[in-house]
Amino acid sequence: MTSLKDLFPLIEQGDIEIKGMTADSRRVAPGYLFAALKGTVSDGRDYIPQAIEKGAVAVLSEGGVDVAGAAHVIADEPRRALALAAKRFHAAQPKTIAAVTGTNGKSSTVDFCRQIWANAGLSAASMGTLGAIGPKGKIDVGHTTPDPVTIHETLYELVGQGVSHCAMEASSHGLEQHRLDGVDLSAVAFLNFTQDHLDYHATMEEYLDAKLRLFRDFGGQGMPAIVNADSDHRDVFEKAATDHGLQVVSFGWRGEDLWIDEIMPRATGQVLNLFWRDVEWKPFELPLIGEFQALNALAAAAICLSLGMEPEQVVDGLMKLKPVKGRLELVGKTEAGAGVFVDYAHTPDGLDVLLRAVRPHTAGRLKVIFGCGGDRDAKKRPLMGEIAARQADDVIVTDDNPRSEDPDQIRHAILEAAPDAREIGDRGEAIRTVIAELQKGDTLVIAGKGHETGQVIGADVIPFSDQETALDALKGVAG
Ligand SMILES: CC(=O)N[C@H]1[C@@H](OP(=O)(O)OP(=O)(O)OC[C@H]2O[C@@H](n3ccc(=O)[nH]c3=O)[C@H](O)[C@@H]2O)O[C@H](CO)[C@@H](O)[C@@H]1O[C@H](C)C(=O)N[C@@H](C)C(=O)N[C@H](CCC(=O)O)C(=O)O
Ligand SMILES: Nc1ncnc2c1ncn2[C@@H]1O[C@H](COP(=O)(O)OP(=O)(O)OP(=O)(O)O)[C@@H](O)[C@H]1O
Ligand SMILES: N[C@H](CCC[C@H](N)C(=O)O)C(=O)O
Ligand SMILES: [Mg+2]
Repeated sequence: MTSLKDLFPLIEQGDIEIKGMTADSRRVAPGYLFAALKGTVSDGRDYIPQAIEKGAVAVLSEGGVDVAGAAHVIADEPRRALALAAKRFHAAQPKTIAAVTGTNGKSSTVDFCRQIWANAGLSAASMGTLGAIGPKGKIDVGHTTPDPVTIHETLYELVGQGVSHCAMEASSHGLEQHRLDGVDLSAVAFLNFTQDHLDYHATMEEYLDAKLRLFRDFGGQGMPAIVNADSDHRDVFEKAATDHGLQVVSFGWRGEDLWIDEIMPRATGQVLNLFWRDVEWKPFELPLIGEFQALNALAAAAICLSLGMEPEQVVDGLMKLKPVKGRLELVGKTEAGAGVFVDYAHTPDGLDVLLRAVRPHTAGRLKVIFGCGGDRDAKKRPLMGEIAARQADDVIVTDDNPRSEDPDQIRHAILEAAPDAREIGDRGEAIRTVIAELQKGDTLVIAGKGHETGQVIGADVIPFSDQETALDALKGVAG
């Protein structure tokens, strides 16, 4: 049995059994602790009566409210207190956990870590946008960095599956909202910092500050802090690491630990010539195209190496990496050989590196279909339009999860910066139209939805997959 006092050791009385916990009154069950948190839309304290009616026996809040009919724990930082309570409630975590932050490349990097560990015979998992993937398959977690109760429930379950190594994504929302505060980390990693999420963070400085929390607030003395040495923000992350006693491990073209001497692109991969701490590795082929994918693979390699894996095992894992769902995924080719890729680029930098990665593999015209999500950073829309217009030969602006916004307005914000682009709002129609037009040597990139299986319009989620739509269209073209 877990008592309230087990969860909050500093309280004086708390001999009440706690059967579960949640920050959502709608999910309260009898015997639960309800965390009443102030949010961006509403104030959880308004839902205390409903939570108690549904059987909550204890409430956690920042105070300022009367609670009748349940114990009341008041904390200065209730989100952090909830994370620590969730950790104590689901009291097991994989021994080795690495957390990865950055605007782009987190899902890919944590997936590559899992693959490298598993290839070396370790029981490994990854957690993030693609769910928690462990030895027994996928557990849905809802968010890139889920709420702390889900995090600890999931880590506990992974331990039950025998997982010893886990790599997880640390989103800026997750860091800011203390979702990760109960996780015992063995390594932290920073990939890159470019524009996104200005709907949530007031300024780029605040966005950066949220990401820096990973290097400021989680470290133990000497913990490896993996840094992309090619990022413009290398210095600020390295300073945060050294200020807090972490040991910087840098990678990339300018890396001081794992550095790239040369990358030689091939048709379906790239040959890497790397050094790890002054020792040159035999060149080997990474079976993925695009320099950004090589950098994510290097980040994963640096994480595994700094946690003690032998270079031979890391190279073996890199040589066998499988593509990550919806990340530069080659869905198929037309009869004439024009390739169709699905990718998750949904930021200006993501779209830029994506189009630059595909260009050398395109003898003809490079075509891109993309849109921007509603209720998300509106400032990135014209930036993405401008990048697409500059990097692609044919731009088709379509819808990508308009959510509560008017899809026409989202498209027009993109089109203002891409005046020659075509506008085809219906995403399925856009994909079918462009696939039917593909000529020998062309490449089509469908960006922004990656692994997603729905189009969010208003409050509805309409089943939709870029991959399935493209495959159907390719069949039509071939037939
Ligand atoms: C902006 C944001 O991050 N919001 C998250 C946050 O909500 P919030 O605290 O602001 O919630 P709120 O709606 O104001 O409500 C306040 C509190 O009242 C509670 N409530 C509300 C209604 C009710 O009837 N009863 C009740 O108890 C809510 O559960 C909440 O605890 O905490 C909630 C519970 O953990 C999350 O579900 C919610 O995610 C929303 C749905 C979301 O879309 N988040 C996205 C943007 C997000 O987190 N993305 C990041 C980054 C993605 C990336 O990698 O790019 C991620 O890590 O996934
Ligand atoms: N290292 C990188 N630098 C720039 N862009 C990248 C990099 N890695 C991936 N991308 C782009 O970002 C897209 C998303 O990649 P991934 O899902 O790995 O990132 P993420 O950080 O997990 O994204 P999210 O914030 O949605 O969780 C890719 O499909 C690609 O277009
Ligand atoms: N994790 C990102 C995913 C964006 C993907 C894109 N399809 C969209 O809906 O904007 C976000 O929530 O900002
Ligand atoms: Mg992700």
